[in-house]
Amino acid sequence: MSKSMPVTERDMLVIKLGGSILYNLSPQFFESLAEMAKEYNAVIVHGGGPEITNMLNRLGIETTFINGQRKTTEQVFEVAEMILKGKVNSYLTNRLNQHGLNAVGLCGYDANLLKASLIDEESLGLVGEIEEVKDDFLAGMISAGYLPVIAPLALTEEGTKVNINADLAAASIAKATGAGKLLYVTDVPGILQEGKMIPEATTEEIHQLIESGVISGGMIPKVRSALSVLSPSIKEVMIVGGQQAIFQSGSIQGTTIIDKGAVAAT
Ligand SMILES: Nc1ncnc2c1ncn2[C@@H]1O[C@H](COP(=O)(O)OP(=O)(O)O)[C@@H](O)[C@H]1O
Ligand SMILES: CC(=O)N[C@@H](CCC(=O)OP(=O)(O)O)C(=O)O
Repeated sequence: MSKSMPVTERDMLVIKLGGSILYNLSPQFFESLAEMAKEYNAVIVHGGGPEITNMLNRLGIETTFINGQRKTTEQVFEVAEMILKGKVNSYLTNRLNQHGLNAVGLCGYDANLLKASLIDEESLGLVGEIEEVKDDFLAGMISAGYLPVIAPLALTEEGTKVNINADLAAASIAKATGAGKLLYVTDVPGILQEGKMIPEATTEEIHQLIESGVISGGMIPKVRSALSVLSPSIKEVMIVGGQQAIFQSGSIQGTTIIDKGAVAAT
């Protein structure tokens, strides 16, 4: 076990755990996360989309997606809140704490952490995009030794509760907290081409991989939000796998998406 680096000297890291992997995260993943938490100030944002769909199906409630966003009626919101805040967030917090991570479960309403605006109520219903993150609250929790674990639910200025796509929530939180890195943890070890993991891809290469159909389905919104967040401050977004150790010999394992322009500008 390596020694911890002082909190004030660590880089900020936002980790998004996808619904595809939440219930299949391996013990090696948690152990490597605990190692990584000694070198970075981490914040976790989680999804839970498949679990929400599952419960909606069980209840006989129709669910549709428009450009990767779930159309969220009041009835759908009720289920999304129950699954994200009630089930997934508490499951994950408990598992993280079993590995000594000092996790605290939160959603965007807690301490007014995430302020959002409705994207398009007519077509999407109660779906928001994040406008403001109370980053000083997160910084306070981290410096007190806690690992914030955030469900992607937020409040509008008027106090309406909204559902947020977790990939986009993680990107907004990474921007607001000045994170140097953003990790998307999913059910594949990285971006795959002909069955092999690509260790690094530039923004141009990502566009080509989408055009050629190598990147498809759920990977598209993930790499799109990766591209939208790359900047001189967030130089790396990584796609990593939750079935394995993601931190080995001091480096993070997976596909790194880099913006050559942003790196050169610093
Ligand atoms: N080139 C690719 N490399 C890896 N995964 C890909 C690729 N293209 C499409 N995918 C799909 O993307 C999925 C991950 O996205 P998604 O299921 O939305 O994850 P999450 O729930 O973790 O956000 C993978 O399981 C895989 O089926
Ligand atoms: C607006 C919207 O689409 N919200 C998502 C929130 C959960 C999520 O994003 O989960 P994954 O990361 O597992 O896909 C949803 O309702 O499914």
